[in-house]
Amino acid sequence: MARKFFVGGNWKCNGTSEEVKKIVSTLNQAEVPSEDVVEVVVSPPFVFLPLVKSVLRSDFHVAAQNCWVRKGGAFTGEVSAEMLVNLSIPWVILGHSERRALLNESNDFVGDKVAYALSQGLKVIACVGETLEQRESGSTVAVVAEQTKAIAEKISNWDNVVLAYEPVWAIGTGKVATPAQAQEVHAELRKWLKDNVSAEVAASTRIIYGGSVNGANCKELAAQPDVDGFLVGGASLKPEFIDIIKSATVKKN
Ligand SMILES: O=C(CO)COP(=O)(O)O
Repeated sequence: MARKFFVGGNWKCNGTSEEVKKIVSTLNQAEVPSEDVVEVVVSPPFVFLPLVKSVLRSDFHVAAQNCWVRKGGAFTGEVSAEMLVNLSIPWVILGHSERRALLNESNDFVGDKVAYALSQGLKVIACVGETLEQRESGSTVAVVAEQTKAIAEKISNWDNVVLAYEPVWAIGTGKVATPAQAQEVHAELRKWLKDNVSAEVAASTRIIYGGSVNGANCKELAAQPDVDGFLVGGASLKPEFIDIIKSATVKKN
């Protein structure tokens, strides 16, 4: 199965309703490759999800940035997978390194979240990635494999999963992974899926790169054979997000 290029915009904890409307208006006017070529998903903060969903062009989709690990109930401050489904929010980002690091989300907890979200019918962008210290000590592949394993152990169907490789040292730092660095880890992740899940899942699962992607560096990254798209932070709030979406056409050449 061909892997359709995927571009996600993670807006993180940014924006006012005015700014959100402006970003959406820019996206709505953009000429981008068709849905057959690229799948575009933007992820505003929870409170703006209904607004964005109601005004966003219909060929782009929305994602939440998190959801609760199990069925909703007495969990103050949380948003459940059921609520996202109820509002027809199709996607959720889980396991982002900011949540792993700042909110102590463990590999196990992320695995449980991914499994529960999928069980409710959500599609999941599951994030993995090593810190600078881990990279420098040579444990990058072991770290991302362990993070992926914690997810793989709890799910039986990868159809609705996009795996995002986001090296922590590249997030928000302007220090993008080189195309070779990204390709190397993406290939290792695909091999891990082949050896530990199945050849079919390895061939069909999209592995996207995140960490200081911008309009200038996206094409070279997109040209790597195992880079199936991007999860974009800072640049997804700017018009250059459109250039990143357009980098999908690199795969067609
Ligand atoms: O964390 C990211 C996307 O989830 C990447 O953030 P930046 O693109 O701002 O580095």
